[in-house]
Amino acid sequence: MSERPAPAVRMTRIDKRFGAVHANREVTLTVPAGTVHGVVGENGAGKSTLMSILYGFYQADRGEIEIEGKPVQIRGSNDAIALGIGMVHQHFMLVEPFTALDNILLGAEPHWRLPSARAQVRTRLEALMQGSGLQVRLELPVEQLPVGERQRLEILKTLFRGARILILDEPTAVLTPQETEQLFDTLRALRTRGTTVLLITHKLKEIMALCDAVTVMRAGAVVLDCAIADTSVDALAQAMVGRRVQTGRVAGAAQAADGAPLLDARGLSWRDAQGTPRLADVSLQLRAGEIVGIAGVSGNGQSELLEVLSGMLVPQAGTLALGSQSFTPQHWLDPETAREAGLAHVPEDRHRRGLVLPFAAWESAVLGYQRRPRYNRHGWMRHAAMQADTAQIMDEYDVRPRNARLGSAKFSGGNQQKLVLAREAAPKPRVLLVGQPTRGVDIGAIEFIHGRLRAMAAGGGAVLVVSSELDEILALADRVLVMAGGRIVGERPVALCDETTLGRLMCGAGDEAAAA
Ligand SMILES: Nc1ncnc2c1ncn2[C@@H]1O[C@H](COP(=O)(O)OP(=O)(O)OP(=O)(O)O)[C@@H](O)[C@H]1O
Repeated sequence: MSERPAPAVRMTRIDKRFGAVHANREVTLTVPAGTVHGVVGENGAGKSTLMSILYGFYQADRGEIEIEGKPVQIRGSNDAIALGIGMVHQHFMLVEPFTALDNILLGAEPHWRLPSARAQVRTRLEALMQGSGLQVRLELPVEQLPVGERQRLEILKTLFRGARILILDEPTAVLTPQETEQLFDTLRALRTRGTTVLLITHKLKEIMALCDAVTVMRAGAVVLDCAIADTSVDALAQAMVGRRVQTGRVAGAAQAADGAPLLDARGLSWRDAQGTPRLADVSLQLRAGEIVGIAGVSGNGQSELLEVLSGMLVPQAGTLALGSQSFTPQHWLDPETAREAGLAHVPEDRHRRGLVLPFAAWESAVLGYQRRPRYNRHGWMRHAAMQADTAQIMDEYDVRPRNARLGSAKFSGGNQQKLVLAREAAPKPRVLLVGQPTRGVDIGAIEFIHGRLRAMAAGGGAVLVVSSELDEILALADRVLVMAGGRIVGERPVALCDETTLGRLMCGAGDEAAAA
């Protein structure tokens, strides 16, 4: 009788604490070689911690790890790489001004960095790209590569270093639907060649489409471990959150857009420093009581639109009316004026724009509001009031752990998102602009955040949501605008939208319904 091959990864009774937080509780995980294994769980459930232990970034307090049948000690990423483990983090670890090729060579064995070895390296990389579908333009600086290509570069880098076990932490959070499909094809090709993939994601449909098996974590512990054939999206959601979760649109008619206009933008145009038009003649109205969704492949002007409307960028042309105030490019609003006029903004990049990572949570939680009389008396900051309010919004928005003094960087991604949303939504603005409201957020928290946005509209506010997730737009919006090439190329009530039509518009196909 032939022996069963050893699993690629076996983690046994892994335990890890960060101070009072018990991030991993006796976690056991077995992943057969040549399979794709999903790891899911609520924000803060301990998924990234577990994978960081496997990659040597953290040391477990207790527990054992076996790689391909051999007990190992992984004391750092060099140990992990030597064992054939590669990791692609949620936030890429690339040096942006360097070329893709130099990024691959950075930190690689010295002989690969010799000028004479470059040609050899290129030949090896070409072969790897061919075999895996990971096409990357090696001579371009990383800052010129779109997000999907940067991610391919990160994967290519791990394969170049001999990774047989690949850990991907929320790889599709920043990808367009097309890029996601491409990534999945690559992962399937790698699996066929014997690579083992560990995939952390909040998108349960992706788990069902790609994985062979899945482990569900809750509060640091494993609550379910099963083959994909034996589960469903609903069963996974329930295991993650411990209750049934509403995943689609909440029943009820979309709001008719007949409230008073709260925001009226006309003919907005903005060119970047190189003179490239990023927004071209964009007009839109937000009425009291409605949620307007902007669909589009990212990079088509959606981010610039949010930044212009929130006063972070000044357009070269156009006007904006916000309640009774009007703005022109000569006198554009700034973020502080915007807040005073009742407009709040949840930026899409929580690390660069939403939080100051080295700040404590309570400092991040008052950013932009620190000059309010409640927080500032005669120039003295009132830390006690700031901390008390932060504790309250953390409670209300279920930000975990409830520790206002913890550094902003030490919260899990989804909890950071809830903190930024809480800060902007708590003062009850009349207009809320939200970029990627639930990026990296778990399914229970998505339900909660969507509920908050709906309540805001139902209370007479207006919400503008930019999301690269069509599911999210269709679940939330009353009216949908589609952006392509810096313009609004289509508009319709959500009842007349489906993924195919929106997808066509997003790719720049004309709006047949509007033309008819
Ligand atoms: N360096 C750290 N210091 C203190 N606490 C930490 C640290 N890293 C993680 N934690 C805490 O450990 C817990 C697990 O976090 P982890 O990042 O593993 O969760 P996750 O399941 O990956 O969440 P998400 O889906 O939001 O990314 C959280 O409560 C988090 O705040």
